[in-house]
Amino acid sequence: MDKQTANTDQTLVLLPALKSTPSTMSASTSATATTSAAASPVCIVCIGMAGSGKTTFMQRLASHLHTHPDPTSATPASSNPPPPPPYILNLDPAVHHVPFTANIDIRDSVNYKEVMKQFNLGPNGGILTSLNLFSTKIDQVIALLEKRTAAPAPVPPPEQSTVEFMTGKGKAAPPAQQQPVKHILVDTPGQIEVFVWSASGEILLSSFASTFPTVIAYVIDTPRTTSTSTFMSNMLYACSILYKTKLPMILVFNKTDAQSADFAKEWMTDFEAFQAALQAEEDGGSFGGEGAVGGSGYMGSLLNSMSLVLDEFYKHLSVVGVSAMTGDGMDEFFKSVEQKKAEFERDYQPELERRRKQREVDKVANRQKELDKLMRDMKVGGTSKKQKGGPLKEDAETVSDVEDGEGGMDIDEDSSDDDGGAGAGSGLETRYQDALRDSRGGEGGPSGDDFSFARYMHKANLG
Ligand SMILES: Nc1nc2c(ncn2[C@@H]2O[C@H](COP(=O)(O)OP(=O)(O)OP(=O)(O)O)[C@@H](O)[C@H]2O)c(=O)[nH]1
Repeated sequence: MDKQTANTDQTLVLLPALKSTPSTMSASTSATATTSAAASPVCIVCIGMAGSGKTTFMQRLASHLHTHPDPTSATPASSNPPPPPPYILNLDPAVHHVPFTANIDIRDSVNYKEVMKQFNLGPNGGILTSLNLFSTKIDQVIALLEKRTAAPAPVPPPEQSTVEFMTGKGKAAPPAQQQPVKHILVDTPGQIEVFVWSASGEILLSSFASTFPTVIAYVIDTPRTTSTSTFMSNMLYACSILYKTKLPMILVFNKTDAQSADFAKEWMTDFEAFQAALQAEEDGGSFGGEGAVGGSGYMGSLLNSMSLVLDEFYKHLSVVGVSAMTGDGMDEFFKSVEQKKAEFERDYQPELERRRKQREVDKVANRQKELDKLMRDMKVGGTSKKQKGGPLKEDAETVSDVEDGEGGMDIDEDSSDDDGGAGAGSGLETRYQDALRDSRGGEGGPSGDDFSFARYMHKANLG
């Protein structure tokens, strides 16, 4: 077995936090598409190389959202009503200290050190396996998120007691309602490839994206990206993440307090500026030894061509310069988030919706297949009459099971005899299918999940 993907005995390493949570996935994920696009919150997933400042940036995002009712405005909250707090997820199992309070922390569910010990893994394998284990609980996480992002049900005013009525005092104030979350912030491990290229990373990201508009914030260490070659490496990395995740992306040039991001913005919009910088570096021998004019040759021309190729890629990105340390550029970042959210709803949502509908169609087709199978088993859907000594005993047992459940249904062997096998069979099948259709549309019908033959027979007035 591949050591890195070992995820067998989960109970050994999963801590109780998520184990005790009831499994509510099937209901929650099916509700996914019903989330109103306009009122939907946005999920911001922070991805970046180790040390780029993701965690500090997350902390800054959280504090900005706590103090700004409109995060796209630089004006802080006047305190009443307070802005809805963000919901924070930490998906880095190896981080020692998280400087913010995470609502869901992978470390509460998976013991990274224990994973490494039990599966005899190194640090990256440990992170990967921890993510694998955590991804098995994503249904519960999404259910929690859906609960926290849903608009609260209206609370009826409390009834006045007789004493309160007589004395005219003591009417309890209605309980303060929790505001629905508008921003979900996700911190990821600095080992980008472990998150972006692993199956679990894909599961986690697609679960978020199929539930909420999801945006990638690719955090870049600006002071370490000032040379054309490191800049290009970073852009290619961002490009690969964009294609892998297929989600809208914001390039966040962090640490602008130490190095302005203007050079990067210029390189991305003005090809000639990048060429000039490249030429200057080549002339300085950056690519081919001390003072070597023209450098080693291929590096310069490769970078040159790459910048032309990436021109198209740059057009699809939002670029912002921020300082997670000072809070500079946060309003600009949230404006970009709103733009990317709109882009998600316009370009990505229809595709997700199409896939959801396809799943629904497949589900109905499967159900129909099951129904046909059932009818064949009962010999009511086919053209053949019951054969003595055939599978009748088996059929009878099936019917008897149904009867047990529904308090005595008389499966109409008589009518089958009266009407002729095929006619009776198709009649029964039609009624059965009608009932199935009714129940899908009707309020009182059983859900698709608790599909039960007995109920439908009962609904079709066969009992
Ligand atoms: N000057 C400056 N330093 C920053 C800024 N943001 C983060 N840092 C510093 O960069 C270093 C790394 O920051 P982290 O937030 O831990 O980076 P990270 O990407 O989460 O790192 P990993 O957890 O290893 O993936 C720390 O020393 C931070 O203080 C910033 O805006 N300006």
